[in-house]
Amino acid sequence: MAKITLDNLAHSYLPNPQQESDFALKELNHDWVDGEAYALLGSSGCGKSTLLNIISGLLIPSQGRVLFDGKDVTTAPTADRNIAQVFQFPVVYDTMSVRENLAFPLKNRKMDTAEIKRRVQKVAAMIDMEAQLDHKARGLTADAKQKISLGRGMVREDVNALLFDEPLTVIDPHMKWELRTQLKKLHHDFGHTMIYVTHDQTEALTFADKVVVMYDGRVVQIGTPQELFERPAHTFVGYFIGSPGMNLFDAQIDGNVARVGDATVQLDGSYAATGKTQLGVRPEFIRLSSGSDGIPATIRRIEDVGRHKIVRLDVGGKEISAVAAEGENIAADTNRITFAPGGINVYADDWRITPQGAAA
Ligand SMILES: Nc1ncnc2c1ncn2[C@@H]1O[C@H](COP(=O)(O)OP(=O)(O)OP(=O)(O)O)[C@@H](O)[C@H]1O
Repeated sequence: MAKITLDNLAHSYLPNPQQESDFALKELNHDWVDGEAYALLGSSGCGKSTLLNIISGLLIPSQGRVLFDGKDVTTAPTADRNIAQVFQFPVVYDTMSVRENLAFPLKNRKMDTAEIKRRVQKVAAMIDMEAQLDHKARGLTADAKQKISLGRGMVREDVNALLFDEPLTVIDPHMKWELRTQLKKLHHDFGHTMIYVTHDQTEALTFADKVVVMYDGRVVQIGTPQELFERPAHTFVGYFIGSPGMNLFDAQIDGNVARVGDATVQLDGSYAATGKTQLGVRPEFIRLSSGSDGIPATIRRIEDVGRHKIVRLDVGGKEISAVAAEGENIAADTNRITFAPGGINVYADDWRITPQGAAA
């Protein structure tokens, strides 16, 4: 296992990048702590695979260095990095049996036969393929083949890091949940440094200790699922994490007061905000009211999603979402919304800012 350091890292696919927008991966400094499980989360094209390929050695960055436990591996080939990788689509040897496929990375390293047997058996149980160990991979479903790929990724215990690039895309939904649980258990048992690329927030939030959110080639926040929920550092994080995502209200900020349209909102401190200023409030912190306090709002529709209701409202021509408890009575004369204490984040040009004198 290793600590992985990204030092001044950036990458452009262009031969002569001139400006920031030419970079698929914008400058990044980060330590992936030894033994932590990370999810790399973001929408399609935000640079996740570029970053993962730089860490694995499939791509040499146009700027900066990659260090494994302090050793510079920036230009080292993948084979010299001692990592295990699992890709979106299965990589298996069709003519080999499931057992031989799983044993392959261990045989390559000339491991003792009894130890190979033990590990193959253990991984086969994890991926629920003990009964098929002696079947040829050829003829198995894509789903089963991907489970073999995952098993091969997990079979070695001495790797510097385990890298997963959207590994559950071809797996059926029930098995997805099962495998994610197994991966988490594997991490718990062996303490590998794991980086798991996904565009699915559920996958990221259930798997990882820390989620690294990328947007437009930039890492916009690294945090625990709770931090991403409570204090999104960037409006994209607020929008991307949560279902529905965080609401944004254009606001004029003057010290500890925000004006949203004609309404006044009291803030938890005094903010020095410039540029495009907005309040971010998650649907869970929006309260419906029918009094004269708050921001004028009209209910458009109510969606019952089982455990709770999602109320869609019109606020100044924009759709806003609120979450109401399953049994909550939603008054027909609802004409305002207010914000629950502690539920407001303040943004200037899309980045979260803190009150003057407060810790971030
Ligand atoms: N080989 C390449 N040559 C040129 N541009 C590329 C290359 N690979 C990726 N890009 C561009 O770099 C940007 C980041 O792509 P990347 O594949 O890293 O994103 P991603 O977040 O992994 O997306 P996805 O989830 O769709 O795989 C995109 O704009 C993409 O078009």
